[in-house]
Amino acid sequence: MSPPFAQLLHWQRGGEPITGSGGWRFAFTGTDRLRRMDRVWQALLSALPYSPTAFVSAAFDDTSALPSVLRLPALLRRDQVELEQSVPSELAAQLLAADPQLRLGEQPSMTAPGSTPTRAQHRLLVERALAAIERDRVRKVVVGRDEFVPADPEVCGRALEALAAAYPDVWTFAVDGLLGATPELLLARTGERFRTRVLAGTAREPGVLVSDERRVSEHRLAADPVLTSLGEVAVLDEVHPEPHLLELPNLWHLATDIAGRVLDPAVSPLALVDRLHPTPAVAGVPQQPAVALIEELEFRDRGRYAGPVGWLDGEGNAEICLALRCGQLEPGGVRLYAAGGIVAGADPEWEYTETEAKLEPMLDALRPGRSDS
Ligand SMILES: C=C(O[C@@H]1C=C(C(=O)O)C=C[C@H]1O)C(=O)O
Repeated sequence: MSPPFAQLLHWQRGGEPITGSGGWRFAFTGTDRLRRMDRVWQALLSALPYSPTAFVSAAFDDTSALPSVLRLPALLRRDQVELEQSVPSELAAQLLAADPQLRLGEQPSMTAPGSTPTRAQHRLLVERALAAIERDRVRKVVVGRDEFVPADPEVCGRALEALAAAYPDVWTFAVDGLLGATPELLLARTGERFRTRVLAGTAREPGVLVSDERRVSEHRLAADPVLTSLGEVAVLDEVHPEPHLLELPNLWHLATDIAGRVLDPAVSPLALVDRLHPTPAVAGVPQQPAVALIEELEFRDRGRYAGPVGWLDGEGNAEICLALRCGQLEPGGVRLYAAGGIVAGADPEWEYTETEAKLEPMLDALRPGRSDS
């Protein structure tokens, strides 16, 4: 029998997916959730007699009421090989004793409290973001909205297949009921080498992007802090000074690719993720005031939307993206999220249409044929 959709683990870019089911769920909340997750992961790596693969999905915000999860599936399928993974109960007990806040095994609570903004309310939210920029509180802030789509778990299963087929060049995922197809890579790590991609600047047409000074400078605002932060712990390959255009089936983005080698190989993938998150592409600049403004302006806890999502293995490899173009399974349906970066001069009406475009892949996958009606 297949596992309930909410527990399914799935990661795919083109080709064969990595999938998992059952097993252990370590749940974390709070400011140091990624560091504590890394401690648990390192403890598992040193104690387990095999090289495990785990899935991660972390909350966007330090204050999120919804948990971040590290999932070690009992049944893992990767590279067409099926593996059984287990955690001895004494080891699980030791991990729990070492971190009194750690929760084990609980199905995460799925419903983020808050209300869903209308088009007019979203417009107001963007205007308030612009007012905060005007007062120099932030230079850029990424604000968004949610939309609820009724759907049953069977529809979600088919949606996952539809996303993987329609978006083979991006990362299709399902981790503990968060499902989507994201184009934004936060960290791919193979040994000492890593890669990341910053996306910021969005349009339906490529021409609009390259010629728009505002969007290009918004992109630099997002890419520069990532370069600085990684430059402190890594030797970076040369980065092209101009962003390139990334074409998705329904949108174009400005993109900067960054690659390098960590100076200290002991710096773990989750430590790098913790260093980068939340990036200016999903939070803003400067980081802390932007996050505070998001908490103030948005209508709902983001939960794991715009948080890191991906997998890690015992060889030190990882592929972790930002959970965008996705939705959270809730009772009776899926709550979709989308946001956009606001800088001075942004047009509130366009910002709403940008969120509509970003919601499109999930809406199409959950309601096939919706555009024909
Ligand atoms: C926040 C989202 O997308 C991010 C914001 C972008 C922008 O502001 O142009 C572009 C890509 C992503 O980094 C989202 O898809 O919800």
